[in-house]
Amino acid sequence: MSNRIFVALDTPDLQRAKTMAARVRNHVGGLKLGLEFFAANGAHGVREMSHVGLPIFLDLKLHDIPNTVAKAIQALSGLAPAILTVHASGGQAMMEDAKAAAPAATKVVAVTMLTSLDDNDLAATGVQGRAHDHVLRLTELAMRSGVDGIVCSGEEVEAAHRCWPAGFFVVPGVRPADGVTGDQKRVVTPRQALDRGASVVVVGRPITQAQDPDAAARAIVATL
Ligand SMILES: O=c1ccn([C@@H]2O[C@H](COP(=O)(O)O)[C@@H](O)[C@H]2O)c(=O)[nH]1
Repeated sequence: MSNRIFVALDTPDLQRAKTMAARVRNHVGGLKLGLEFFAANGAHGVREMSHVGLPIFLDLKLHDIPNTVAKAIQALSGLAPAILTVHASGGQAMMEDAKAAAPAATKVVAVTMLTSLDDNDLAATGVQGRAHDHVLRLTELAMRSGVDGIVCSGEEVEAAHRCWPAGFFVVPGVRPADGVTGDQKRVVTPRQALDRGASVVVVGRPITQAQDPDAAARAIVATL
């Protein structure tokens, strides 16, 4: 994949997602569809977006008992997403069953610790220690379970890549140098994420909320 930016089309509005995809399709390498889009448009919406002709990243962050996650992935398999997410904190058995249930061409990647959380948020959930260490623990668990890679922030991707050289690393929570961070707490620039070992970076609002989304996407590509 020459362009390693996936644009996050976080909207419930299928027509808006199609229009945005058409505007930026020449400046990004794939489309990320998440919970907001899927809750509103379901499998039909994903099929519609696949007509754009770019790889689809289905970011549903599945997290349940192994049997339920595996059955959900089987139900989604007709959509043949290029990338599908589960939560690493669902445990090794859940990740093993998720990978076994997914089509061979789908990369199953495990979310370690959401980029909207920091050390304090982690402590509030009862987990002692730094986000960095928590991400690395979950990276090792994901590697042992046989999934294809992980989702982490640009602050951990270099260390995660060192511990799993063959892994596939998705980095969201990226912002251009002058970008608004909003609810994201562990943030780097797209360039930093790729330099540190990201396989793909996810960019949502810096493109989709820009006055001129194609110019915003082009400007990000120019920094890479
Ligand atoms: O840890 C995570 C996992 C997933 N995401 C998703 O990425 C995009 C980021 O959108 P921005 O507008 O660029 O902040 C969004 O769809 C999240 O659900 C994440 O941010 N962090």
